Amino acid sequence: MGTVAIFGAGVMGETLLSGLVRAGRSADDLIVTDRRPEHLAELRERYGVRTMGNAEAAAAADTLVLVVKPQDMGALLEEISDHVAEHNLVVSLAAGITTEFLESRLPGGSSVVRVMPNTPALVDQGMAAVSPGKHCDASHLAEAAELMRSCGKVVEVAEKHQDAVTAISGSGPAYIFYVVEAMIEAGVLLGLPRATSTELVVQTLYGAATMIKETKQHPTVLREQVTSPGGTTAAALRQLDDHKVRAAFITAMEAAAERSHQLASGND
Ligand SMILES: NC(=O)C1=CN([C@@H]2O[C@H](COP(=O)(O)OP(=O)(O)OC[C@H]3O[C@@H](n4cnc5c(N)ncnc54)[C@H](O)[C@@H]3O)[C@@H](O)[C@H]2O)C=CC1
Ligand SMILES: O=C(O)[C@@H]1CCC=N1
Repeated sequence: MGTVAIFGAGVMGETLLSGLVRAGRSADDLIVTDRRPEHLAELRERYGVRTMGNAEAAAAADTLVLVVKPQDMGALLEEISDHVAEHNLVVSLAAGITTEFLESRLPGGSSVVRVMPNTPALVDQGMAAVSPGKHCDASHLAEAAELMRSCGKVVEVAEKHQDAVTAISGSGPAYIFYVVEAMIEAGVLLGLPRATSTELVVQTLYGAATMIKETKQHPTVLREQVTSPGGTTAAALRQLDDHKVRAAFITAMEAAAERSHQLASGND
């Protein structure tokens, strides 16, 4: 994989950077760029990586990982395009940005992979989906997958599914945190100390996620096991159904996928 340059060290860029360092990649092989010089100074201090300007980083790297906001991607590509060579692999982690968008702004024949990661990569539990561009061969795709495997799981999907992936696993951690917040507040409302409520909710989430993963039972079966006839769970689930929470989740994810699709056309 040679030298990897990460362009844009915000939440997701730094998450990937920390994953690569934890996975044992030498800091000598890592370059980081960002618009905020003070943040680059922190990253040099924290990880021992090299930092430089975008054009210089593009010229020095073998693999270029683009982690700026979709709205900033056009400007970044303009800065680096002249420095991208045939042997380079360009990996984009940006929501909505298509391989076609990237290829049309990079030198002809550039190898591009589109990736949708998520923030649990920070604790090596990431979920990333990769899709090859039109000049990519199997080794390019394998290289992008290896990059993301340093901090979690990787699946390959057809690019037409990337808006759906973005809506489900890309944004997904936020929906779960939202549910967790609501459950903690409910515990507090019912009189539990906040710390106790938080511990109950977090362990319940962890336990439920582990059950889904390890028992391989359908979530419906697992939910039915909790729901005693005439009991407490049935009373709660009836409220969730009455408030159309399942439908709200579905329309929320439709909205996220639609937004991902809009970002492809550079909409702010
Ligand atoms: N935060 C998340 O959970 C996820 C984010 N993504 C994608 O990752 C990308 C970055 O998102 P975040 O990290 O959340 O945003 P962020 O705002 O935290 O980070 C973006 C970084 O890019 C830097 N930047 C902007 N223009 C630049 C340029 N021309 N050259 C170098 N650096 C530049 C900014 O200074 C900032 O540090 C987005 O495209 C987003 O769609 C994908 C999946 C999950
Ligand atoms: O909210 C966003 O646009 C980014 C992409 C997926 C998660 N965060």
